[in-house]
Amino acid sequence: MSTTSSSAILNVEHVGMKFGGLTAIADLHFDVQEGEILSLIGPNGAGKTTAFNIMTGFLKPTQGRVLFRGRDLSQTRPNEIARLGLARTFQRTSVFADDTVRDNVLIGLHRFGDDTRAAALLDRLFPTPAARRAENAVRERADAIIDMVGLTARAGDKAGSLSYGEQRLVGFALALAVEPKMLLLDEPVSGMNASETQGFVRLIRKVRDEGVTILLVEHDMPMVMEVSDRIVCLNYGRLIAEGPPEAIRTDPKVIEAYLGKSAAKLEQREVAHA
Ligand SMILES: Nc1ncnc2c1ncn2[C@@H]1O[C@H](COP(=O)(O)OP(=O)(O)OP(=O)(O)O)[C@@H](O)[C@H]1O
Repeated sequence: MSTTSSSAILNVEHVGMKFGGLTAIADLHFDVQEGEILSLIGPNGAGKTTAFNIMTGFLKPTQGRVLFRGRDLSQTRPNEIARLGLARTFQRTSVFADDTVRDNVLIGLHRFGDDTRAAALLDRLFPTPAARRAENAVRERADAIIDMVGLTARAGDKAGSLSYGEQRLVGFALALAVEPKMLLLDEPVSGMNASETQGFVRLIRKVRDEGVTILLVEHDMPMVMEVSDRIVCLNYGRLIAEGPPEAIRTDPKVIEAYLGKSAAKLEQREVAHA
């Protein structure tokens, strides 16, 4: 059993990861509190992607463990992890380009209801009034998710015809379809333009206000500083700083390790605008 605080939804407990002789992560230890937006940052090669993959159960750590709502992820199969309420997005969009946005989300919703797939097929072949009601409920849910991510006007369009930023929103909608308690986002705004990024910041906040805990790995520093409640900074696989954006922004270890000149520029810009 975990001995950590009861408001933590995810516990990263002394996690280490070695690839042969290379230590990608060393003794990483932090909690994610329920309902917060936490960002994981660090320079290239700091170990963010490795940590992300361990926190989603895609990689088994060579040391330590990750608990999601008290369950050890290395002992839990990926589909079970999704059912426990932990969902992730991928850097590359994984939409079905020839299907409409709505069909992509419907596929996601039906896939999540996997154990009823055989019954669902029979229901579609021989629809009873109850089956029709159930299918309508799924369609309503799909439309609600599409509305949440702001793609209602594109719901009937082929996903492949959407802009890159909009396709990423479809990927986000697919993650929401599993009704997660926690969402891990892998560089969610990479490739988005400034207004898409602002829209995404509002969306993440809205989803969090619905009770979903958010963890993101992201290189876009202004976005990270704006959206995060708390930031964890890695360097050479080790946690070097942890705290609210204002503390991270001015932390000498972070500035030295990662932000460097761009942080100094950021500070200067803010002073200039003050
Ligand atoms: N499968 C692997 N086999 C061997 N070494 C790996 C593997 N995955 C990652 N590494 C190494 O582990 C270290 C951490 O890499 P990781 O990709 O986690 O960093 P990152 O912070 O995500 O970097 P970036 O910001 O460039 O994506 C790097 O030195 C990397 O080369």
